[in-house]
Amino acid sequence: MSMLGDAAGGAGRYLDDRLGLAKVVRKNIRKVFPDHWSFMLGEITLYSFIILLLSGTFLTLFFDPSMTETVYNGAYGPLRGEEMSRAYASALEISFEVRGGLIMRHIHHWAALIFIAGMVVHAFRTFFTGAFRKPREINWLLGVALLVLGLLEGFMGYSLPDDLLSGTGLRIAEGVILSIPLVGSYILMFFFGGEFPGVDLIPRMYMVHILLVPGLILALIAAHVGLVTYHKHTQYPGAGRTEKNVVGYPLLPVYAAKAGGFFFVVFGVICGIAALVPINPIWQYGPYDPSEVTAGSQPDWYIGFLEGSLRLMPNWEIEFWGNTLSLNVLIPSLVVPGIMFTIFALYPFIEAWVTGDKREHHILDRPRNQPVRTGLGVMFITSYTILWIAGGNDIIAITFGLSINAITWFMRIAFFVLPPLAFWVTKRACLGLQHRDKDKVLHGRETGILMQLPHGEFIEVHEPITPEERWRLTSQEIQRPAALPASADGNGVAPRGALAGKLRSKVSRWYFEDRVEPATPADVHELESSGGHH
Ligand code: HEM
Ligand code: HEM
Repeated sequence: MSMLGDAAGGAGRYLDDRLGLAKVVRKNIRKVFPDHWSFMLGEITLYSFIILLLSGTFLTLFFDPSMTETVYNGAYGPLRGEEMSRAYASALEISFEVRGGLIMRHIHHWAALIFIAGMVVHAFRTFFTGAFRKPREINWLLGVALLVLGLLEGFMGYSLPDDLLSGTGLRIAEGVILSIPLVGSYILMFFFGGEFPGVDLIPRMYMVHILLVPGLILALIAAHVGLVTYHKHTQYPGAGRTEKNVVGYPLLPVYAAKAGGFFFVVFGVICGIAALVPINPIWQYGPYDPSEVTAGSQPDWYIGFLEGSLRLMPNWEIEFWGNTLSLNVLIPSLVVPGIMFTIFALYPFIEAWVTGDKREHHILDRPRNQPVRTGLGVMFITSYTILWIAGGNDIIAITFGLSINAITWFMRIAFFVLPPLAFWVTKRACLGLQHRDKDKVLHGRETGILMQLPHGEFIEVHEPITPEERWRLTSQEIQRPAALPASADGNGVAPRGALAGKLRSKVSRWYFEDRVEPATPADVHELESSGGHH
């Protein structure tokens, strides 16, 4: 044992003399991380990416990204004798002839779906808790870049096997590129190396899918998680937690063991799903042929909102100077998502401007204490969900025997009506929850036990809450609307930026006007000294 220890110590010294790692390791090994289930979402995303790297590397050993025509003569009987690309034939080989190939395709595809789902839910965790506030705005932007790259990477992966479904997706991508005014057709020629579909696109996308984008994602994840360590993780409000400390467990041994174990849990769950639930059975779709399309074809879930946006758009086209401006494609597939992503990316900066808050925040908000932010988040999710459901309007029409036109019109109206309604309902719900919190602090928890007093009156027994809970419920800071700037100085001249100041004060009033004043320690004290009665 001691020989082993000596050897380990010797190896450690050898490496330290050459790499100088001891200082870095010593500094970080005891770093404390707070604990909460919602912090596992970032981890799930990270681990599914590692699984994508591992399973993707396996697939590269057998996948042939070539558009060379071949006549299929493999193990899958129904397609024997069909003409197809080498890419499609090799994806069939992976599925039917390579040992463990099919489950690897399933693992890769399921990990991709979970990677993006994990990322989206994680992004909303950071949004609803205000984790994007100073100093983490840049990390939020790195996150948005990761999300965009993830969507692109998933779409390209889906397109690689050159089956009928992947070709249908590429056909839509072609339409989207062509709708870009003036330069669309040049960009298309540049990407596709000529007319659609051509023979260059799949090999080009392959290099981007296995090398360029994963490399970028890896680098961004390193920076993203590096920044989490540098800023230290945020924590939920609770007794003993302040803006200046972090309450939790040290990296070693607790977090290393937890995270390591959790990686295998995520890996195990993905393998379990991949073994039980088949996904993307490309042999059923057949090889891509530009003249065909399967009924009910659907993209992977994360592309569904773009599909829905396209399906909802009225058929508007403008002719000008002999050119056609395809607003019916340009608006739903580039303008609408462009606006949605820009607002999403810039939100931390917009909120900081509205609140005028320049302080650092390491304690998270409870979503109910920020009714407008929470409402805006739910509004965003509602718009996204409507587009997403609209992407399956044909499936809904067939399943429920409805008219596809009626569904489309319903969704068009819903896209404008439901999001503001969702905002309003969420804001009211948040204010209701704030009321309940205040009530809990002042009168304790309702027990549901009714008691009759000697003089006949019925009361409900309230149980006092613990001091820890009271701390949690009263520790949020109260934000007030920004004051209106002075409209003119002594000489009647409006100061610079007065208009922006006015706008800011208006928006900030809208942000913070409706609120429930939380119980103050003075209220609690008063209540205690009066024996619990008002
Ligand atoms: C490949 C994708 C991503 C990976 C692997 C990743 C990983 C992580 C991990 C492991 C953490 C620390 C644990 C946690 O709070 O969950 C974290 C924190 C964070 N992430 Fe991500 N993330 C990704 C994408 C995103 C996206 C899309 C956003 C937002 C648009 C985002 C914003 C943040 C922020 C603001 C924090 C700091 C949270 C805090 O300290 O409370 N991340 N990320
Ligand atoms: C964020 C990372 C990634 C995502 C979201 C992703 C997504 C996908 C998807 C959805 C497919 C279609 C799978 C199917 O046929 O059912 C695919 C195919 C493929 N991916 Fe990835 N992938 C990622 C990273 C990688 C990496 C790092 C590699 C290689 C090192 C790789 C190699 C491949 C190969 C060779 C195929 C074609 C094989 C096939 O379709 O059967 N991928 N990818």
